[in-house]
Amino acid sequence: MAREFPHETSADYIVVGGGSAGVAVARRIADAGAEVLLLEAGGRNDSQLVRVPGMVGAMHGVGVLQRSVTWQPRTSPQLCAAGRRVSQMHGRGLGGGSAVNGMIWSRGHHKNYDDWAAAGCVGWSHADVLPIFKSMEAFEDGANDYRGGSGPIGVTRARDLAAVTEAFLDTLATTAGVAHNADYNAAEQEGVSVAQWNAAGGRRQSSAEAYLRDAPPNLRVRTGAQVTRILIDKGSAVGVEIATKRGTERLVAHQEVIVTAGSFRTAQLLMLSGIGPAAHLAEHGISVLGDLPVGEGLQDHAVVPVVYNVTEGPVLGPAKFVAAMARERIRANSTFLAGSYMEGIAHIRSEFADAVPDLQLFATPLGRRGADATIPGVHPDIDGACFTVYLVLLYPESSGTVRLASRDPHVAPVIDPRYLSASADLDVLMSGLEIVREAMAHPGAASYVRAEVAPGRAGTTPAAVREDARRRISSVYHPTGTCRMGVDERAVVDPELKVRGIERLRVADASVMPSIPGGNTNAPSMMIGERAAQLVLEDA
Ligand SMILES: Cc1cc2nc3c(=O)[nH]c(=O)nc-3n(C[C@H](O)[C@H](O)[C@H](O)COP(=O)(O)OP(=O)(O)OC[C@H]3O[C@@H](n4cnc5c(N)ncnc54)[C@H](O)[C@@H]3O)c2cc1C
Repeated sequence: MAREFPHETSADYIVVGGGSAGVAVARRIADAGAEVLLLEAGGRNDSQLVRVPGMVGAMHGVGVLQRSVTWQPRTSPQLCAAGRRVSQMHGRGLGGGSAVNGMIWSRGHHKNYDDWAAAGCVGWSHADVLPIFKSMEAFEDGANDYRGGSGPIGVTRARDLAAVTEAFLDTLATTAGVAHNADYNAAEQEGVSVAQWNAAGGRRQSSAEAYLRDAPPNLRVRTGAQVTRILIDKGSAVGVEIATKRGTERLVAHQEVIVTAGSFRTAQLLMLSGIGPAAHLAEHGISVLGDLPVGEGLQDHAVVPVVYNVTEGPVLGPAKFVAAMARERIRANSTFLAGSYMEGIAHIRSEFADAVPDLQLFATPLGRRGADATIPGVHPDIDGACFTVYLVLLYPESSGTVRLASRDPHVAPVIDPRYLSASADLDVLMSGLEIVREAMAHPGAASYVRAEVAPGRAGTTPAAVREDARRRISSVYHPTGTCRMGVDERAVVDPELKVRGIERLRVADASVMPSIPGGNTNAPSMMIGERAAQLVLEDA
């Protein structure tokens, strides 16, 4: 792991936020010889909680553990989701989201990147980003036209799937009329597949694990350093202000400031620094240095879990967990602690889809009895072995905003994804629910089912099922698009990731995505970090 430099006050490049993208961009610039200072508000994240993949269950099942590694904001009341305030937790500490996420390794659909390029983002087509994705990974099958075999991030497939997961994948292939797909990150995304994880050798392959392990000494890391403002002089970024336990400091960037604080915090930080919608900044008494639509265009993937009580499967009490932990210490990769709990994955088309799958399903044989059915994987009627299909809407028409709640950088921004505000989104999810129910009713899977828990009794009529979805919908934590890349007047950054109208300032994280990818967002965020480093070095 890169060493800590608690007194470092300047560098050629300052990278703000040590998450999925930030660590990648910092490492690649440092590899080229420049002095890089990586600032992270959270901690070093080098505990077993983060590093052992299967601890993800404990991390998100025990509030105090979850709070130790995540920021915990909620959305504003979601008018089309029963007025609820939905969790928008995101990673805090080195690795960011990649240190706390479900480790599903997914690039999205090729078309997503071709759409970015078609919208004017030269250099971001699938053909452009494919070599980057390949260079990032060491896939268990080795290299081929689509996959990398020797990159820093180990990628493996789930193994020893639960019988009910296998049965569901088989019946889904039959009833939905899709093929078994050995690699959804290769030529074709559509089909039913075994999930791929960025977990290998008994270690979560977070960006920190992958890129900071053997970092050169010119990459300096300061954790516990929250950037409160970007310092801008005469239209040019010259450094940042940070808050640490010791107080406030000003740090100098000789070349550039690169902001990688994630879709919520990057938007917040830009606005606190005077870059954002002029009228909104004025409401908070912030002088406007760049009138740009920062915080608009927030898109996220909403999820409705479909939950079953089943006849068999793992029920992981504390004793089993501790025993597995002990075995894991002796032989990495030997138990369920070596990987994520999401085993099966499917990319399918609803009745409304055109060229590409518009639904993603994750299948897991784990769930937890608990009062709050709005937390994915939790339901009061879970009883013993259970099986959950997470039904994810890949291309939401609904989009929302991130706004300042206060000019105090320690107050979370107001997050309003406006889930289900476009009624077409619920139509797609309902179509997906029918597909899941049909697969689970097929004899191959039905023999495992004791009862449908959710929607279950809440969903006996179509209207009731829609209402149940509004009451349970939550997030798979894929916020994107709040500092959108583009070439139009509404873009915040240009295709070189430079903030329009401000010199020496780039944004390079999930916030720049011109549209949300049809997959999970960790690998695309890391790719953006890698691409950002290429762009920075081309300019150096
Ligand atoms: C619970 C959860 C499960 C998920 N599951 C998956 C999955 O299975 N597969 C997948 O592909 N994606 C998943 N995701 C999404 C994925 O992890 C994110 O899309 C990705 O990590 C975003 O990367 P980023 O670089 O944009 O931001 P982040 O990784 O969030 O990094 C931002 C970093 O900046 C730091 N920071 C913020 N503000 C400041 C500041 N002012 N000063 C200094 N530092 C700051 C943060 O602490 C954080 O470390 C999940 C996310 C979560 C939260």
